[in-house]
Amino acid sequence: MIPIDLRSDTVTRPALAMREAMFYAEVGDDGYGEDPTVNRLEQLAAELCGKEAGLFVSSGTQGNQIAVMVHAGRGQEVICDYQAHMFNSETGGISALSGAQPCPVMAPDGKLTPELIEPAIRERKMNAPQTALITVENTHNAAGGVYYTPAELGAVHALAAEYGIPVHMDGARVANAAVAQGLPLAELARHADSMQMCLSKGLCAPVGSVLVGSAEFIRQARRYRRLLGGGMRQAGILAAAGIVALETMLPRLADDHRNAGQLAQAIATTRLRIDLERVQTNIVLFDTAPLGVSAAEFIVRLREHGILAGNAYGRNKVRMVTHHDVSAGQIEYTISVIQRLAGEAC
Ligand SMILES: Cc1ncc(COP(=O)(O)O)c(CN[C@H](C(=O)O)[C@H](C)O)c1O
Repeated sequence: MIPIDLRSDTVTRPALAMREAMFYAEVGDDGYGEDPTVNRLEQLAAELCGKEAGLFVSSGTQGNQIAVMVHAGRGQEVICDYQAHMFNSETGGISALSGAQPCPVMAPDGKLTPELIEPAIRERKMNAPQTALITVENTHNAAGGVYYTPAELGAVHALAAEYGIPVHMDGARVANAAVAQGLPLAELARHADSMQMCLSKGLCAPVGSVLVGSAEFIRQARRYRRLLGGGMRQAGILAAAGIVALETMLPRLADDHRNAGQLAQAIATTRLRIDLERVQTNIVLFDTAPLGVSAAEFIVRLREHGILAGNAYGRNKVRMVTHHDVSAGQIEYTISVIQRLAGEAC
C-alpha cells in the first residue's frame, strides 16, 4: 500500500502537464543567458511578484542563502526570528557562506513585528556588528504555516526603510500565504526587497525556486549562484515545470488548505493538543503530550497504518503537511486513524 505521505509538501510529484512541458522544453545554454525557457520562468516570476528580475535557483535554501550573500557580509548581522528556517535548517549558511551572524529574535508565533525588530537593530558603533538584513518567513513553517498579512509586512518594511536595511522574504510557501488571503503574490512581495519562492513544494515542480528582486540585486545574485557552483546549462527542462507551476498550480492550494483545516478540526475533537488559529494554510502541528506519548511514538503508530508524518519541532510536536498528492479521501482515512490512536492511547 502506498503510504499517505504527510511529512512535507516537498514530496509532491510533478503533474503530468509538467512532464510534457519538460519533454518539449526549448533549451539553450543558461551559462550564456540563452536558455529561453529559463529566461521565461525568471521573467514570469518577476512579473507575478512585481519585481524587476528573477533568478532560477536549485532550492529554497540556495535562494535564501544567495540573498544573504548579496545583502550581508563579514562583521554584519541578519535579523531573523528564532524559529526561522534560515536560522535553524540551512546548515549554518548565514555564517558559513556570508560570514555574517544571525540575530535570532524571540517571536512567539514566528512573526516579526517592528516592536520586536527595532531593539535588535544595532547602533553603528566601531565594536558592534552592523545590522545588514531583516528576514521574514511567509508562511512560517515551524509556527505551523501562519501567514503575514500585507499590513504586517508593510510595518516591518517601513521600519527597515527607516534604518536603510533591506528585507528578504523566505517565501518558500508565499503562494500558500497569497492564496489563503485571496491576494496576488505581488501584494506580499512588494514589502520585501528580495524574495525566494519555492516551485517544488505545494506548486509541485520537481526542482527549484525563484529568487526575485531588483535588476541589480539579481545581477549580484547570479554571480553568487555561479560562485556556489549553481550555474546551469540546458536548465529549461527543469524551468518548464516551474512555468506550469506558476501558471496553473496556485488556485488548487486552496484544496490543501481545506484538507488541513478538516484535519485540524478533527484533531481538536481528540485529546491531542492543537492551536486551530494557527492552521491557516497547509501545515498542521499538534502536540501528543496529553496522550502521554512522544511525537516519535505517535508517528510510529501512524506509520503502522500507512500514514507518514513529520517530527522536527520538539519532543511532542507532530507536523502534517497537506499537498497535491494527498486526496480528501486520504485525509478522511487519516482522521479516522488519528481518532482511533488518540482514543486508544493510555
Ligand atoms: C520555510 C522554508 N524555507 C526554506 C526551505 C528550504 O527549501 P529547500 O531548500 O528544501 O528547497 C524550506 C524547506 N522546508 C522543508 C520542509 O518544510 O519539509 C525542510 C524542513 O527543509 C522551508 O520550509
